[in-house]
Amino acid sequence: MAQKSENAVRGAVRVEVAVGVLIRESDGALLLTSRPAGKARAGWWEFPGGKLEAGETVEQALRRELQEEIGITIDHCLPWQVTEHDYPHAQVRLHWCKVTRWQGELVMREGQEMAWQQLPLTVRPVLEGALPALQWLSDERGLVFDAGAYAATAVTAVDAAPGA
Ligand SMILES: Nc1nc2c([nH]c(=O)n2[C@H]2C[C@H](O)[C@@H](COP(=O)(O)OP(=O)(O)OP(=O)(O)O)O2)c(=O)[nH]1
Repeated sequence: MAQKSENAVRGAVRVEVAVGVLIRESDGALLLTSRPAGKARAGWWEFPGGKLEAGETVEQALRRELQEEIGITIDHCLPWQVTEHDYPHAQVRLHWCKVTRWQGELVMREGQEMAWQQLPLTVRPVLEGALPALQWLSDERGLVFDAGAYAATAVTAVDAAPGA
């Protein structure tokens, strides 16, 4: 509750975000992408997705974001979990969806990098807000999860970037 009132004082609005956990059918690999230049935490790794626009459902937003950012069209997403995370740049509510079927070839349209990854991931650092999903995926697969392995060694100035 303390956090809630502090946000209210600061006038912060929680940002609704649709996030897709793309799971490759052949081997269960997960798609991670790096955050493009110009966004807060540029270069950090995340699951693809983005903010809901007015009037959109989570599935609509995810379909639009994945078309815009990585060039694929999803058939369907399976709603999974909802989490919240507070960054210096934004307070987000993440609507997690699993996606196992899509059409089209992956094309990184915002200059991101992509990596199909098994657990534990080899890419890092990973956004703190994505760590719960890695925990659940590890639990599902009977693997040990170590959040500390994904941390940045230092906080960088991109935290202060606008428009996150
Ligand atoms: N896509 C994605 N966003 C995440 C994850 N974890 C996490 O904390 N976030 C946060 C980071 C950002 O504050 C927010 C997503 O906002 P964004 O700036 O990437 O959204 P967007 O693509 O719609 O950006 P824009 O149109 O405003 O440029 O959610 C994750 O795994 N994937």
